[in-house]
Amino acid sequence: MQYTISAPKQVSAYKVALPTSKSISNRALILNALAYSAKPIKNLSDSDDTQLMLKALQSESNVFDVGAAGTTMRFLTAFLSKIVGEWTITGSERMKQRPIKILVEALNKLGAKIEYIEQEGYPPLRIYGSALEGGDLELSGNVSSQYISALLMIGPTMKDGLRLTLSGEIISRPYISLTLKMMETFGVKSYWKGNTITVPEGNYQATDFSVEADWSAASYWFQIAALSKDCQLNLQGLKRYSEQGDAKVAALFKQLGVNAKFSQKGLMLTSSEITTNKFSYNFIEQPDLAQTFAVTCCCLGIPFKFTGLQTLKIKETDRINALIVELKKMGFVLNSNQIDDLSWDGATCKKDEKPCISTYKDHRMAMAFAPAALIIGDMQIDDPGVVSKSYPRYWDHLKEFGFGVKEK
Ligand SMILES: O=C(O)C1=C[C@@H](OP(=O)(O)O)[C@@H](O)[C@H](O)C1
Ligand SMILES: C=C(OP(=O)(O)O)C(=O)O
Repeated sequence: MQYTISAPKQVSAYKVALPTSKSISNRALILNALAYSAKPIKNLSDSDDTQLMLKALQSESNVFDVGAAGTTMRFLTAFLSKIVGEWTITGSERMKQRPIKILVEALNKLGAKIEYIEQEGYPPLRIYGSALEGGDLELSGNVSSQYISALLMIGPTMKDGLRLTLSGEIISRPYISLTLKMMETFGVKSYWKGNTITVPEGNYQATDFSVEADWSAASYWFQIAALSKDCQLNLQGLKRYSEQGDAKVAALFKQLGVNAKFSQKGLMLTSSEITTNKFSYNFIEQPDLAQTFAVTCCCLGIPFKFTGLQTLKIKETDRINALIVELKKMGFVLNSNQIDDLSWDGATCKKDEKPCISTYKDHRMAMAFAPAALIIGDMQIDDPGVVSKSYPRYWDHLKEFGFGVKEK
């Protein structure tokens, strides 16, 4: 299926009921389960990734299919490792290409027994769960922070707690801080000094917990504000001093002509002056924002140089490649070392008459490209249903704002 997206005839004011964060929801569900709490988590995300986590935790089966949900795969692997029983965890074809060896080896060192069912280093996994000893562990911090978060959350349940020493460059650091903060909310305080995180043995406490709105989802509305100039958006449910690393989007979009101001009513976005003629940023702490900024900068005609993209190749798709191929359809020629950077020096090529953007089973490809209709005119988005991974109501919201969103 494809949607044809057309720009709104008239840009107006719109109040956006943002989805809540899947990252926070999935941590809250694991911590709630580890606290043996009967209190439901409030404002859980309606995303596929969270619904899959919820389903797995409520399931009577010992076989779990987590689809394309990275956090669900990684957090559940650690969670199941410490529960006595035999468990099988699998996922989508793409999930079977997303590495998990670092986490599996770490859990095996802590006393778990995890085997690969198909390809070594990748899901699906067979987990023979047992009480884990814990103790000292060294772990690479430069592949996915989700391995670290997964281990930290089960840390207090181990006999000796956990002392994790991270090696290499630490990527996606705010997601680790978010995990530690949420663990503290559930009653266990940890200590992060230098490259070592110490989690004492302890018990999580049942807590009333409500999930805040998703700053990554908000990024698409910053993009819409940047590309549509005079619109007024009111984003609902965001926390001003959020632990979400993607809250950085507000400061970054200031350079691209979006003014963001918190009021009693929500986060108000209005247009302001663009203050840069070249956008340079290291996305090591906000990998999920890279697509939003690549599309926005091209549409605004602002050359860019992004670094810190080394994790993009192992996400829902190879996002570096996907951006290069799809932006070319819109007439923009990008460059990359195919490792960790992406740049645009302003080079253009002939644009497809009505570009049809492939989304590679990646929600962020669909969500970051659709706003481009404001600048390039009618375009198509292939497989638009992918947005349900994090923001199921995305298309409804675009329609309410005024975009044309029609089945081809
Ligand atoms: O812990 C989390 O909730 C996440 C961590 C990040 O992944 P990596 O640590 O693999 O970069 C991010 O890209 C993902 O969307 C969610
Ligand atoms: C990378 C993402 O998700 P995950 O790794 O949890 O599948 C994402 O939502 O952009």
